Amino acid sequence: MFSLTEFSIWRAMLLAALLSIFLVLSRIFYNLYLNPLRKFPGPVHWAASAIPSAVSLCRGDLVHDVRKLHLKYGDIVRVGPNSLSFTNPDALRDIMVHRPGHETFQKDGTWWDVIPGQAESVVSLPTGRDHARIRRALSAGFTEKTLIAQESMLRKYVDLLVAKLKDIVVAEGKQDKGSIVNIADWYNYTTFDIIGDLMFAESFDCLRDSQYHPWITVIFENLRAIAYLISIRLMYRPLETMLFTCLPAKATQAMDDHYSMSCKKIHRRLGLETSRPDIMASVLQNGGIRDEKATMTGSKDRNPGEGSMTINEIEGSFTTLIIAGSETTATSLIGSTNNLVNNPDKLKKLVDEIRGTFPTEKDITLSQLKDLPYLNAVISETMRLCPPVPVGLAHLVPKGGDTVCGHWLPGGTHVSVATYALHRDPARFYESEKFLPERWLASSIEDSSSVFKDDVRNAVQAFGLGKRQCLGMQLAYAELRLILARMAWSFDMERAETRDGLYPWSELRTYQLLEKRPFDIILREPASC
Ligand code: HEM
Repeated sequence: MFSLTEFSIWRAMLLAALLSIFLVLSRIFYNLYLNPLRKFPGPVHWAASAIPSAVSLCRGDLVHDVRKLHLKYGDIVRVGPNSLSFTNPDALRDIMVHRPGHETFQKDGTWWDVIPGQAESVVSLPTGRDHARIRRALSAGFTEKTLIAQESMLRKYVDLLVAKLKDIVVAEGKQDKGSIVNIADWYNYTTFDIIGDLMFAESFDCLRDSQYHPWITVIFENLRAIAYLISIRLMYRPLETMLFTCLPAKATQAMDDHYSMSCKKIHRRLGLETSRPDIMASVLQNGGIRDEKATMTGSKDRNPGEGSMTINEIEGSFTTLIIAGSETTATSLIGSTNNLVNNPDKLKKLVDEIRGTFPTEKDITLSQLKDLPYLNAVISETMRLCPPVPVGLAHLVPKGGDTVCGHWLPGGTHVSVATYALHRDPARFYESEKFLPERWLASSIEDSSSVFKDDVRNAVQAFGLGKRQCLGMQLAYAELRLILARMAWSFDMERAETRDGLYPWSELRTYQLLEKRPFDIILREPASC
């Protein structure tokens, strides 16, 4: 027999369950039939709730799913109750570049807000005075002049990469057959070592030890963990703090470990007396470290120490930059090598250009690489087909509403340009799935009868645009040019017929960034070396 109290509890629980079901159903009804975004095309279940996009992100499929939706529904797709995805290049300017008379579209906190327990960074801060101050503090680390000063450091790591790979090729003694090398690892070692040196004055020594630093494994876990966090935010932001504690322990541990290891290195670097031209030096010379309270107390007090950063901001920004500055460049290197070994005619053109320009390896300099047409075309085509940040960079329509591609949208609408889908859009690029560096050559651009005449090249913006454009773009280009040129000069490369010799880009999992897997290629020393 139920007592009266038990009966009341059951009744209250039943009522709560019915109420929840009613609220969820009425939300779905609103999303489908009353929401101002209802006129935009897209799958019904994606419009009804954020769960499909959150699940797709957790599975690492979001980029590919959104592309399929654009191919089916066109340039604008409703990918969530309050979210639109665009593949019209005009949306790039409307969303990411400041339009006179319009308010700034802020980055969408669902994707970019700081991870609980960590500090704000150059990537997470909203566009405004604090963000501009931090950008200024960091920017001296990325100027043309600094890059020239950093060239010898970059060369040191690329020399080591080439030497290590040559050791493998020679040690295996299979000059005819060549040696099979997992080049994905080697590219990752190189870009992590470089970023370690540039940020902390200490390499991770991956190249030296021919293996990943344990921290890097943590970083890979961290990427997936961030995707889970974003999924929670996509579904129901108010539950973020509560659900964050329910994430698998491995995931939250990865975030904590990455942050605390990074902070330790930051403080070690801050304690060094050195005149090296690295990113920390840029911060220290641009006003030094700012009193924590200067940012914490209201906007009136924010001017003192203009151009400097607080310790918290340094910790937040440098922690983010380890990933932003290494994973991305490694992805581009894998993408270009993958495309080259699968298109031997293009690889030959690159090799001919590099070996024809530089009599010896030592002659290869950044200033000359900048002007090599085919090398730069290979890099541009890689940025198009394999953008290292393939997800749409989500922003919010400002309060009061605004237009995107001529459509008026209510304030708070989540809007993004689907980078991967736009870059491969058959309506915007000739043979959009094919690796054709020729589309970037001056001869194709100037020739009005070229098959590439209708290509919308300025739709390729792998580094973003406007006030948030990638700060490390020139550094990334320098690394890419130097590493690709040295690989083409030093080795004959070929596709490996192994399981990991295939690297189907359209099947790779993507969270905010691409999840890498092993990638085998065959390396041989060229006959003339
Ligand atoms: C191929 C390599 C790279 C690609 C494709 C890339 C791409 C991007 C993209 C798409 C953004 C976001 C832009 C936005 O929010 O609108 C970004 C931001 C950023 N990247 Fe890169 N990146 C690369 C390499 C690097 C490197 C090597 C560094 C530095 C070591 C770096 C530092 C940054 C910073 C500091 C930001 C934040 C800018 C801001 O919000 O003001 N990136 N990058």
